[in-house]
Amino acid sequence: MNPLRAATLRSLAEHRMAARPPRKLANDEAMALLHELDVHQIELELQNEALVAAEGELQLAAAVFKHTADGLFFCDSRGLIVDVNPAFSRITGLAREAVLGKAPGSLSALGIHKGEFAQHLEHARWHGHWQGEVQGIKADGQVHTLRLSLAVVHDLTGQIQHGVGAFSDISHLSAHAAELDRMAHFDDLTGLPNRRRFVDRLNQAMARARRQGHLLAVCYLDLDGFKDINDRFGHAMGDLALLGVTRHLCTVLRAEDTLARIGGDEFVLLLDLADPDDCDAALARVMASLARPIKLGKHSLSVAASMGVTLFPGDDADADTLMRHADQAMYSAKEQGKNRVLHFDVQLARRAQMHREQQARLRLALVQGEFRVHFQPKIDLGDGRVVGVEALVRWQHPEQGLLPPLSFLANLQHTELDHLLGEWVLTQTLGQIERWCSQGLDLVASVNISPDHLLQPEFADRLAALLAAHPGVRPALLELEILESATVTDLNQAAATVSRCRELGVKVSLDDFGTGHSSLALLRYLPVDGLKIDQTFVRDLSTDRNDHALVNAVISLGAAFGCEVTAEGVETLDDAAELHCLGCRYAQGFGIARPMPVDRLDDWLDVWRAHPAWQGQPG
Ligand SMILES: Nc1nc2c(ncn2[C@@H]2O[C@H](COP(=O)(O)OP(=O)(O)OP(=O)(O)O)[C@@H](O)[C@H]2O)c(=O)[nH]1
Repeated sequence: MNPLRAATLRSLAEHRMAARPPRKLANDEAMALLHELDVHQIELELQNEALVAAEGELQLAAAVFKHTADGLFFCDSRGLIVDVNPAFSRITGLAREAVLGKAPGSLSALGIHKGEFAQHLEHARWHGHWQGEVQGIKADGQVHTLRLSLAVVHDLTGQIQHGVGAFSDISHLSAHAAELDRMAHFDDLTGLPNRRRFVDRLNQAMARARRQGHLLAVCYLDLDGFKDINDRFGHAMGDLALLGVTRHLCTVLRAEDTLARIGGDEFVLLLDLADPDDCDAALARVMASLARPIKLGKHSLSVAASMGVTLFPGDDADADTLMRHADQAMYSAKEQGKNRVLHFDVQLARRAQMHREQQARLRLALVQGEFRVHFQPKIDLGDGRVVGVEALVRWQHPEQGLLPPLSFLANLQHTELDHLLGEWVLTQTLGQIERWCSQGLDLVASVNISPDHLLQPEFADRLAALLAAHPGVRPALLELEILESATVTDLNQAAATVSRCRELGVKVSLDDFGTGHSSLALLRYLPVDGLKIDQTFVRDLSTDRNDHALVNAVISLGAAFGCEVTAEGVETLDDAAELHCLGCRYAQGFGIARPMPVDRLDDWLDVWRAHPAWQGQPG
């Protein structure tokens, strides 16, 4: 017995002795001897109790060793197996005798990859234990997955005393995990990768293509008229047709390409093209593979598809966006008649994106009150009297300053924002007319209305509501100018709306007359009150005979149709005199006044009245 244990035993025995009733002997020496004998006897009792307890523990450990479901193996200090439990043999199929004295790392049942086992063992040496999954081959040749723990026991000097391994078979769990993985990444019917898997592959391919300078074609493919196939032959046959399509598409794939099914009759293809010149030929091969007939029982079926393609890195977007772009191109292919390939137009998309951004900015400008209305006076050429103003919208841009309409109106064409801005200008103008009226100023204010806005079915109703909201305004003080150079797509609708507006008492005139394709048709169909001669004809009136003739003709047309004629872009007194001679009654232009904010108009009116040269042109 080692001295430490002997001392412990002695102190335990002394402790137990102290609890006993004291013995009395006259002789001290005899007393001491008797005490020693008692202590010794107690020590023997204690040792006996410890032995009984240890035996119980050993029996328990042996029972656990024998009956546990986990496989166990014990190694000596050299790492050789000294014992295994029955579960070891049950799981691995290896008899106890066959493995005694062997290194566990040499057993294929505990790991297919021998090097890996050595690494796990090394880890256990340093950290005391290792735990993880290993794949092994059982004695019957079956592959199984084990959850394995390795532990190393050191003695007091740090030397390895023995090693212990425990494992359980989790093959059923990993098979389940593999099945879940398959369901998450592959399409049930065709076994092709699904969208998620495709996006993973696309991301990897994009990184590779960047490194290698390759081109990637992302193709979105939707079968044409597939619903008909289902309807004619039934859903099961439809499934077979999808399998047939998959088979045919697979024939044109190379190892680096990917085909995925991402919806009912929708497939995506990823083609890796080392040489960009191969692209068209590769796409043609895809379409040709689809054209091959598919056998469905006694039927032979041919399918067609519409395909949209985008090319990376020309289309330098992320994987999801690339797929969306290819999808958009596929939709265009459908719209253009199906059974064709269309490429996504990166430039066009960028312009569309810019257009959307500018529209969003303009919408914000409207919400934030960044638009302004300026007014350009219009005079009667007979007496120089100011008879009205044209309301012209400006954008007070926070960074770029005051912007003219040409710089932003094009972005509004055919959008709801165009109608909203048009209505805003109408409201502002009506408010201003109301203020002028209250000051005793009778000015007709004209507002430009885009044909698109005019053709809104509710235009006249909205105008009536606006007029009702400004009861101080005589409707005749409001004039709508319809831009003649823009296309009026529905003349009947336009004529009906113009008539209703005039019934409300509002005037209507045609702006930029003569610049559109259908000036005469408009004049014929639309019951308007006035014509405005476009400034491009007026500008060279004195030098260009053709322009002179045209202006003359428009003035005559106006007279014939009972319309008041206004000349725009009048810059000089001579032009004003000439226009008046030709019978044009009204004029506006820089020669008279530039458009101005309303607070400058009062001053201008004072100055204008003091300007005798324009007061009365020769008639
Ligand atoms: N057999 C079968 N049909 C499916 C499956 N999934 C979706 N579909 C059907 O496939 C059709 C796809 O719809 P669409 O692409 O709009 O039909 P389409 O006739 O091809 O129309 P276009 O694409 O405009 O030519 C629908 O009728 C779906 O019911 C499937 O797994 N098996």
